[in-house]
This record gives sequence, structure tokens and C-alpha cells, in this order.
Amino acid sequence: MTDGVDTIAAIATGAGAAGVGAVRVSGPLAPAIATRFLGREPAPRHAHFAAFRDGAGELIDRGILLHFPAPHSYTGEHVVELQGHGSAVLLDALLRRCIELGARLARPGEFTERAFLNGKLDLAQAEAVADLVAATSQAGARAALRSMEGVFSARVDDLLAELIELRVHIEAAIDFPEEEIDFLADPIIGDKLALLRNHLDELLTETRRGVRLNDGIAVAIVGRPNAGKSSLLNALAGEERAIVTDIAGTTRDVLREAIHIDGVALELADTAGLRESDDIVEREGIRRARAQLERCDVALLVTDEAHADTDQAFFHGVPAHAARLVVINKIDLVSRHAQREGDTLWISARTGEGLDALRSRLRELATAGAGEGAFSARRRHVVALESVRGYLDHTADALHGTRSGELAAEELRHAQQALGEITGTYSSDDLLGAIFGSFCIGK
Ligand SMILES: Nc1nc2c(c(=O)[nH]1)N(C=O)[C@@H](CNc1ccc(C(=O)N[C@@H](CCC(=O)O)C(=O)O)cc1)CN2
Ligand SMILES: Nc1nc2c(ncn2[C@@H]2O[C@H](COP(=O)(O)OP(=O)(O)OP(=O)(O)O)[C@@H](O)[C@H]2O)c(=O)[nH]1
Repeated sequence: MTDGVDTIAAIATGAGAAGVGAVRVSGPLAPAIATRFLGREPAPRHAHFAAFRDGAGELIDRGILLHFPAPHSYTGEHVVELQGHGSAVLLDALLRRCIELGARLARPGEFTERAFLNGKLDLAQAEAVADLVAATSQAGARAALRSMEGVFSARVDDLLAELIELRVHIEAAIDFPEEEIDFLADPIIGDKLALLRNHLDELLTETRRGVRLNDGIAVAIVGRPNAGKSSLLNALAGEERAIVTDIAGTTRDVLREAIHIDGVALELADTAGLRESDDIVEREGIRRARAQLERCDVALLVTDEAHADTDQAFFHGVPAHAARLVVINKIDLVSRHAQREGDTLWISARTGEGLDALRSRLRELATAGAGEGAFSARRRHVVALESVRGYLDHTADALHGTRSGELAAEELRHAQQALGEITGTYSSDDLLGAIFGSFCIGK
């Protein structure tokens, strides 16, 4: 399996001083490298206490040596781990010795890429490994772990099986042209397609949630100039991030701030107040604010009592699946406030009143529906599923409109390919390069 493959090595643990650090080696030379360090052949999957020496026989460190013979390792190749003291200097020296002994430096993500190429993980699982390492919230880590365990991939595979079954059915019809029309009119085909589209929509909803768990929900703060949007961002972030003045139109560009509420990640975006403006810079800011709005998960309108109704216009352009939240700010200036229908909160960005309620509402929105089975996902997966949705719409058109089995089968073939790109059944070198290139070194 490893013939003609080179041997890679990298420091697998974080930079900076730590109790223990590890160098990982994978490839055909790994056993020979292990034997040089240990002075004899290592026993499979056995923790050996070893003296790690350089080429001149000088002691680099004393540590633990592990050999995972192929194919029972993380990468599926021979893997050797050298676990030493967690010093960057020692680990560098260990790594250099491995390279002298014939390994080369691993590219970012190359261990996991090999695990993928050797069938240990599919592509969505491999991406989840990186997402798990990068997770900044409990909910995000739990979701990434589920995807790494294959929960998301299994859902994609189920859908794929359903799709293939329908495709086989339709292709069988094409083989009997004289009966094709009757065949395609068979309600079983329409029913199967309808069911497939339902299942796809369910998966799309859960996948969007998976992206939110992974990246944090995108909250776009919108409202008229001077409503207090920047003040609210600062209050939620707990620091002075945005410039606050009483000059309307202060915020020009979109300002993003990642925050956590009880272990849940949110990305807040303070947008330029939306209004007609002759100022080129402000107009560009407003254009960006609108773009932000179009891809948000939660649109948070900051307004006041007097404008709460008319300001609803700011929700224009918010996607249908995004939540809308109305926040009436500056309640420190009014003695009483009216009760309102719907999702409305009263706050003062200045005094902090009402902010706890707002935080818990945002947390609720971020984790809505994220029950036990929730998995993490990436934008790329949502895009793939959306394109599958398009192909299935075309399939329905082909069946009901032109009654062309050929066209329907062709659309299903595209749909199958788009689904396969999620788990990597179909993948280009460019896609793999982009995915694994964004991993950290040693993963
Ligand atoms: N020391 C160490 N800790 C680590 C890793 C590692 O590479 N080294 N991991 C790296 O990310 C994670 C664990 N992931 C791993 C996944 C598979 C195998 C492995 O040996 N798989 C074999 C045997 C399976 C078995 O015995 O059940 C296989 O798949 O055939 C090892 C680690 C986290 N902790
Ligand atoms: N009294 C009171 N004043 C507030 C409150 N929140 C914001 N302000 C004031 O309102 C003014 C505008 O606040 P900003 O946060 O800059 O408003 P903005 O919506 O970001 O404004 P633009 O950047 O122009 O879009 C500032 O003078 C703030 O100090 C509040 O809760 N109470």
C-alpha cells in the first residue's frame, strides 16, 4: 500500500512549552526510523521508553516511542510517534533527526489527507477533524465530534442510496423506449422523487444548523443611524470595538466581532446605518451592510419606541431561514415602554439593562434545534446540497413537463455527483488541496 509513497514527519502538538510534545512520522520508512531511535525493532502498539539521540549519538531527549504498523494507524500507513518533553527546541531537534533519517516535512493536513486517501475517513469526516481541533465552543466541539464519527456522512450516504435507487428506476425506463412514457407516469417514480426532496430539505436544514454550530451564528446588527448599533456591539463584546459617536453615519465598514455566550459562538457584525447617502464611503458601507444581511442567521434590528414599526423595513433582504429580533434601545431615556407583540427585547446599551435577556435569547437562537444528534458542517456542504436541490427540481420538471427520462436521468446523475463531493466519492485535486491546505501542520 505504501510503495512509492514518501515518509512524512511533523510536530503534532501545539507550539509553546508544554508537559509533553510529540513528533509524528507516517510512511514506509517509519519502522526503520523507530528502530534507529530505539536500538531494536519496536513492538506494535507498545509504549517503549526510549533515548532519542541525534546523528552524533548525543541525547536529544528521553521519551515514549510508539509504532502503529500499517494499516492499523491513524493514516493507514506505518506511523511512529516520538513523545518527548514539550519544548519547541527539543521537538525541532527530534523532527530534524527524522528528516536526516529519510522523512520529509509534512504539508498542513497531510496526515489526515493520507487517512482519507487510505479510506480511514471520508472527506466530511476529515473536515470534521480540522473543525474539532479549531472548535472554540463546547457545542461546536460536540457537533464536530459527531461529524468525525460519521453522523453527517451517514445521512449523506442514505440520501445517496435513495437517489441511486430512483436513478436506476428511471434508467430502466429509458431502456424500453416504447414503454417509457407509461413508465415515467408511474406514480411510484413521482412519490420517490417527492420523498427524496423532503429528505434533502431536512438534511439541508440540519446542515445549515451544523454550519452555525461550527462557525457560530452570524448576527447582523441593523438599524437607522445613531440607533446604538455600535454601542450594542461593544456592550456584548465587553470591550470598545466599534467607534461610538453621536454623529449619524459613524460606522462605515462592517465590523465583525466573535463572541461567546455560555460556550456558544456568535459572530456579530455591526453594519453601517442603512439610509440614503451621497457620501461615497458611507454608500459603500451600506452596500456591504446589505450583503452581510443577506447571509446572516439572525438579523438584529436596533431601534427605539418611536421607530420600532417603521424600522421593520430594515429586515428587507433578510433570508427566509434567518431569525428576526427587534431590540428597542435607549430605554434609560424613557420612563415606561409599551408592550409589543412578537420577538421584542428592551435594552439600554448604555446602562446594560436587558442585555442578559438579549444574550440568552441569542444563545437560544444559536442552539435552536441543536439536540443530541446535531452534527457540524461547512458552507461547502450547504452549497453542494443546494445544488442537489436544483438538480432535483429539474428532475421533477423533466418528469412532469417533457416526460423525458433521458433528461431526468441526466439531472439525477448531476445530483449524485454533487452529493458525492461532500463525502469525497468525487473530488478534484483542487478541492482536496483547498481542504487539507487549511489544516494545521501535524494534523
Ligand atoms: N498519541 C496520539 N493521540 C491521538 C492521536 C494520535 O495520532 N496520536 N490522534 C490523531 O488524530 C487522535 C486519535 N485518533 C486516532 C485514530 C485512529 C488511530 C488508530 O490507530 N487506528 C487504527 C486502529 C484502530 C483500533 O485499534 O481500533 C485503525 O484505524 O486501524 C489512532 C489514533 C487523538 N489522539
Ligand atoms: N442614552 C442612551 N444613549 C445611547 C444608548 N446606546 C447608544 N447611545 C448613544 O447614541 C449615539 C449613537 O450610538 P452608536 O452606537 O454610535 O449608534 P450607531 O447605530 O452605531 O450609529 P451609526 O454608526 O451612525 O450607524 C451615541 O451618542 C451613543 O452614546 C443607550 O442605550 N442609551
